Amino acid sequence: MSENPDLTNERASGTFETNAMAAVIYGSEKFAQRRREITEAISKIPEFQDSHPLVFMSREEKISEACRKLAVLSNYWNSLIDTSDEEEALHLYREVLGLEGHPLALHETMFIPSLIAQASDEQQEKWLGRAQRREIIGCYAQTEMGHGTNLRALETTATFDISTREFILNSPTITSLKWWPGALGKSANWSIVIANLIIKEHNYGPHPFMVQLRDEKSHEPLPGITVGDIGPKMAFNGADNGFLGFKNYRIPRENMLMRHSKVTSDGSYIKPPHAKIGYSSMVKVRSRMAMDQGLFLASALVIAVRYSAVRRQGYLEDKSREVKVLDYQTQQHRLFPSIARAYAFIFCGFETIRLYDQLLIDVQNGNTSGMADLHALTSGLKSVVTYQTGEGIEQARMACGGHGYSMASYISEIYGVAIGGCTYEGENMVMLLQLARYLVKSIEMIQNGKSRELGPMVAYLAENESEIDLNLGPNEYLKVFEYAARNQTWRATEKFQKLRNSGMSNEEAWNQASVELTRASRLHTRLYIMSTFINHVGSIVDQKVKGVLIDLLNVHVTYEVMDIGIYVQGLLSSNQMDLIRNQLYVSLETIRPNAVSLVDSFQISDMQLRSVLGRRDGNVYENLFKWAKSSPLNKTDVLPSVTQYLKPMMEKSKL
Ligand SMILES: CCCCCCCCCC/C=C\CCCCCC(=O)SCCNC(=O)CCNC(=O)[C@H](O)C(C)(C)COP(=O)(O)OP(=O)(O)OC[C@H]1O[C@@H](n2cnc3c(N)ncnc32)[C@H](O)[C@@H]1OP(=O)(O)O
Ligand SMILES: Cc1cc2nc3c(=O)[nH]c(=O)nc-3n(C[C@H](O)[C@H](O)[C@H](O)COP(=O)(O)OP(=O)(O)OC[C@H]3O[C@@H](n4cnc5c(N)ncnc54)[C@H](O)[C@@H]3O)c2cc1C
Repeated sequence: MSENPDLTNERASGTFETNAMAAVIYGSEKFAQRRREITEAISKIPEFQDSHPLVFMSREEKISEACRKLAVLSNYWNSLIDTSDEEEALHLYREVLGLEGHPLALHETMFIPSLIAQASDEQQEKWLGRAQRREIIGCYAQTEMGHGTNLRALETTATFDISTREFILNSPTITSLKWWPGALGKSANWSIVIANLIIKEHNYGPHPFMVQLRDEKSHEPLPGITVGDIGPKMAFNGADNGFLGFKNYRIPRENMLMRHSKVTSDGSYIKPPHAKIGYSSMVKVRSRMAMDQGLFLASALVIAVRYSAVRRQGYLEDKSREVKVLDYQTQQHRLFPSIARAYAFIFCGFETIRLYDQLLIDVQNGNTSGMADLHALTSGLKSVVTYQTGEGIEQARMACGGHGYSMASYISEIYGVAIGGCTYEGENMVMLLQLARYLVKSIEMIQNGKSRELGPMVAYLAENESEIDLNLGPNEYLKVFEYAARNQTWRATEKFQKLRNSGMSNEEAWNQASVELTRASRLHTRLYIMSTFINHVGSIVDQKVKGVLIDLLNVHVTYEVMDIGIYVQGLLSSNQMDLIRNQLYVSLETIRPNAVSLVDSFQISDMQLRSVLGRRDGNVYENLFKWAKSSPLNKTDVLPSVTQYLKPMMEKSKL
């Protein structure tokens, strides 16, 4: 069937090449090209197609479908991608497995990275190759039923038995059961388990251990292990998040991951070079989250923007033809700032992935000095991007009206998966407070006359306000944001200090200042996102692409400043606020002809989108009807439940 002419016209009005834009989004022409090649190759392999729409499947069917595809994938793996390229691998996973989770998701995202970062060379020799070849399937078991955030209160124990040189793992209480780890329930046969290291009754706190859970031949749980699935979730139902308990389960001493901390055979403990080095797998995932969330947001926007360009409802001036809903200013205001955020998140994502890779090298070389900075940055970023992504996806759903609420849009699934990120890898408020610790320390350095020692990301906290001339462009908006973040950080810190100086304990003063502190963290992070966006656009060579991204940046800076209006009242007059508001409306109009091309540029395939509304060809209505007819409820005209309950009820009522 040919493309919907409304979309053809939209594409014709674009002022740039979507391939050129994709090269900017994905960091290089080479990778953008590789993505297209992988997508093209996959589309030719029929076994990769869903056997029927995932949204009509039960959990058991979804998991089985994911396993089926993984088995097929293992036959093609080496021919489809450069297996040493993580981004290619991720693209392949996204295309084939989608976003609902699968048995290898945690194997790839946490199990292998933990082995790389935490296992000694000998341990890597033993397990890393096996994991990379997928001879074993691993997961990352840290969270317990009773504790996820406060890692110091985890209850699982690994007690060193000097006589046998083994660790004995135990789950002493119900609340100590590991609870949530992805792929733990039914798929993984090995796990990195985080347990308290106990030697001669001294608790050295949480450490990582490599633990076999199931027999490698029968896949039956090993004696001493209780393991299973935790049940259905809001989303991610293609994944078997699990529970795990230990009863006097023994593992060799060599199974404690000993790249950094060590236990010798006589039970001596060797400290790591940094107390939090064992948390690196979490930092790794957090450093990926801006990118992943940017892509979730992008997916919802591809659907909403394409659909808005084919959905006609109501009239503007021309009463002879209904208007595309994308032409309403309210629709543009609902969608375009989120397009800008999706671009900004992806740009930040590339930056934090690069920073993590560098940190990994530094730490392997004994330099841990960058850990605190990256922890602070990724803590704030994961919190802000997950929250704003959730907001943006929900707006995209509403922008699709009634059909947005149907699973045919697939937006609800994207939403459910994306907002999981507000919780996993550290609950958002908790992570904002981690960043706040860093910001408060920075203010204390300024107060102690050590401004020169501040890192580049917080140097603005020591600066004075300057005059703002909004006509000068994005960098002036950055100054507005700096003002807001600086003011809020100082205010929150001073509140905390005042409470503490009044005699309150440090903890209680912190608690009573914590809402204000989280606000400071959000503003600081949004400033970082904006400045990364500005720097990125500044470096683009293709002038057509650059021109459109400057337009998109204008949407971003004006929208973001309007959104934090309350924090800039002392800086901007009401006339200046009006000016910004009007600039935003003008920016929405400017970007309108490029809206479809901007979302096309994400190059997210129909196979991955799984959305009837977001189809690239825009043929929504006929496919919506086809999709509804394929609902299992429509297999028969009269359901057994009608025959069994409703008919007798109606007949009884007639009497
Ligand atoms: C390649 C192909 C891949 C294919 C896959 C594709 C599919 C992808 C789909 C994947 C989908 C989903 C994945 C889902 C994964 C989810 C996995 C998880 O959720 S794992 C569990 C995560 N859990 C957490 O994040 C727990 C959160 N809690 C914490 O991180 C910590 O407890 C805490 C930071 C809140 C506090 O730690 P605590 O030990 O109590 O700290 P203290 O108070 O003692 O000290 C604070 C001090 O330490 C510094 N700190 C803390 N963390 C770090 C760190 N990581 N690095 C450096 N420094 C750290 C902190 O800044 C403080 O410093 P001060 O100087 O004292 O201020
Ligand atoms: C989809 C998904 C996948 C997951 N995958 C894994 C996995 O593979 N492996 C794994 O180990 N775990 C996994 N988890 C668990 C996840 O990491 C934890 O749920 C998460 O870290 C939050 O911890 P919690 O559940 O203990 O929340 P809680 O800490 O109980 O949070 C409840 C509330 O208390 C607040 N709160 C808690 N502490 C503080 C504080 N100090 N200050 C202020 N407020 C506070 C929080 O902000 C929140 O509002 C997964 C979770 C989900 C949802």
